[in-house]
Formats: sequence, structure tokens, C-alpha cells
Amino acid sequence: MAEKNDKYGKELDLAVRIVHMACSLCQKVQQSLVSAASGHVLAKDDDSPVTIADWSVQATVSWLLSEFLEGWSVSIVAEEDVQTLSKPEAASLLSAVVNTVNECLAEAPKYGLQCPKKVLGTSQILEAISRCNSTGGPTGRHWVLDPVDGTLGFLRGDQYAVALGFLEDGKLVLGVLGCPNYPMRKELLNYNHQCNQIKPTSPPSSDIWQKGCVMYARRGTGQAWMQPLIHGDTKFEWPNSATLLQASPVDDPSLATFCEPVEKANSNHLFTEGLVNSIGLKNRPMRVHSMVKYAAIARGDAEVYIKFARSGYKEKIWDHAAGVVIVEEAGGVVTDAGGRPLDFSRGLYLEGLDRGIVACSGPILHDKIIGAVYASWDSSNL
Ligand SMILES: Nc1ncnc2c1ncn2[C@@H]1O[C@H](COP(=O)(O)O)[C@@H](OP(=O)(O)O)[C@H]1O
Ligand SMILES: [Mg+2]
Repeated sequence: MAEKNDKYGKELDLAVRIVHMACSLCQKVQQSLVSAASGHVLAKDDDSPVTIADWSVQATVSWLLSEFLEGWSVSIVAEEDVQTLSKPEAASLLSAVVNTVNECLAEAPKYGLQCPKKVLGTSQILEAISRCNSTGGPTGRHWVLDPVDGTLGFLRGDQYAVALGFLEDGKLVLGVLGCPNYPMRKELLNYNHQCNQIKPTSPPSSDIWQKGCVMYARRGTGQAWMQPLIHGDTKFEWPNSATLLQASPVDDPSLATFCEPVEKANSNHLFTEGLVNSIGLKNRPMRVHSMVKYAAIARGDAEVYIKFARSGYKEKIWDHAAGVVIVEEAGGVVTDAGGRPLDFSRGLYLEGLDRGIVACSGPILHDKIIGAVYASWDSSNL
């Protein structure tokens, strides 16, 4: 077991194993989605596969955390609620979730965890999902879960993440980020040409694409780690070939790569283009779904991540928690556009966030971006 004698060692060890299991669950669901769509265009409004993955991951993570930590009193802030799933018309969805969760939990021994003594029933699974109704806040211990971050990426057979953070007394102390499609070569992350449908043969089902990883960090250690996902009959053995992550040393903007959301609706591409041009960034933006953008900064595949949501949009803590601590421990800097740290202590949202989010591989680039925000804000079209 990892770092058991250290503070949060037990929680980190468990969270990493759980996120590995959740990634495997997602890969199976996404694979069935790719097979189902093989040769066809998946209906754009058919979001049931991602819904199954969302609820199944939430139920699995909730059940495992409760089973191996403080029992039913464990506090989890998570994206999904149980209402839709409890409706009579969602019966087949619910039954798919029940099967998916039980299949995943049956694999627990492979990850060094015990599986349930009996297959979980529908009511236990609904209870596990609905238990994740904490609203976090400034005191106590809270897990923060985004079961499938980047739902569009998931549906498109593209990038998505499973994100699990841990807060104590309002401070972010652990982050675990599963990136099941994170390619080993950064070029494969670059999706400027969005894929609007599942593309079973592109990227190729090569070894590179199948890899995937789990990143994790504990606040204050100055270290962030990455483990490959396990495949087939391989058993998860700590430290599971963990390697240290190091954010990029590049601090010359002309050599830096910046990443941002794929969706224009989620971040103002025009504003960020002006911003990065003004400090001399030349590389094309790396547009990637989900918190994989934080992963790219932590691994040194990109130097800058900027997100400026439309005014009035409130950023949720689960969309950032895991990624922020990993980037910071890998040597990066994450703040709002005013240069202040993100505040995870005020409930479901990053309350008080100044305009947008700026994550950089180091302080020099970060200062430049923040300076550019001040210089260009008044003339911006936000
Ligand atoms: N209008 C909006 N502006 C900014 N972010 C939004 C948004 N609508 C949804 N999001 C958030 O952006 C996340 C996706 O991030 P990105 O665009 O970087 O891939 C979504 O996570 P989910 O996919 O988990 O819902 C969602 O929480
Ligand atoms: Mg999300």
C-alpha cells in the first residue's frame, strides 16, 4: 500500500485504486459505444452511454469510499443526482447501471480491494448515488467527484476524465485524475478538427491510443505521479510503474503551447486568441475536452490552460479540484484571472472567481498571462 504512514496516505491509496477501476469501467462503456456505432453515425442526442458511465462511476466510487473509509458518513460532492434514474421510464437505464456497477466491483480484487460479498441490488446502487449529495464547504472532509468529465469527449470517442479530489477544511489536499484516452504522444491530443461522431478507426486502435493513465498528487509534497492503466489480467501492484510528473520548463511564450476547451460555448476562444497573441504565443491551440487539459500541463505536454466561461457561468468545484492540485504539485501555477488561488471552500461552486481560470507550467508564463488579461480586458468582447 502507498504512503500509509503519511497524512492522507490511506485515502490517496484508495482513491487511486478506485479511479483505476472507474477508468476501466468507462473504457468498457466507451468501447461498447464505439462498437455500437461501428459503421454508423451515432445519433447526436443519444447520450445514454455517457449517462450509464456517469451514474455507474458515481455509484462505484461512492460504494467503495463508503465501504473502505468512514462508512456511510463519508461526504461526497458529485455531479449526478438520482432523480432521473429513479423514474419508471428510466428502468432500462437503471438496469444497465446496476449491471455495469456490479461488473466493475467484481474486478475489485484485481485492484487490491475487496468486492461486495453479494451482488449489489438496485436500491443499494441508488442509495450509493444519492449519498453523493454533500455540498462541501469550509469545514470537514469532503470528496469531490466528477464521474465523467468531458461528457462530449466521451461521447465522441475522444478525451474525458474521471476526477476525484479531497478537501479538508476547505483546502484541496488530494487530487486523482484518470485519463483513459490520454495518448502517450501529445500530438494525438490535438483535436482542432472536432470529431462530431464516434470514429472507431480514428485515432487507430493502436497501443498508443489504448494506454490511458491515472495521475495523482498530495498537497505539499512537491510531487505528482502518473501510473499507466492496467489491462487484461494484469494485477494492480503499487506503485504500478508510477513515474514523476514535471510541468514544462518552457517559459518563453513563443515556444509555449496553450490548451483550452473544445467547445466555444465553454470558453471564449476569441478572447483567449487575443490574449495569447499579445504575449507572443505562436503555437496553435490544443483544444481538448475535460480536465485532460490539466493533465497536459502537469505532464509537460502544454504550458498554458486558459478558460474564460461566459459571464454568469459558475464554475463547479468538481471540474477543477483534482486537476489543480496535480498541476500545482508538478510545479505549475493555477489561479483565477486576477491571480488569486481558486477557492474550494465555498460549496459547490468556485465562488468569487475572478473572470476565468489560468493554469500555467510555471510562474513566469503565469505572470505574463495575468498581465495580458489586465491589459486586454477593457477592450475585450466578453
Ligand atoms: N457554458 C459553460 N461554460 C463553461 N463551462 C461549462 C459550460 N457548460 C458546461 N461546462 C463545464 O465544462 C465541462 C467540460 O469542460 P471542457 O469544456 O473543458 O471540456 C463540463 O463538464 P462535464 O462534461 O463533466 O459536464 C461542464 O461542467
Ligand atoms: Mg465536468
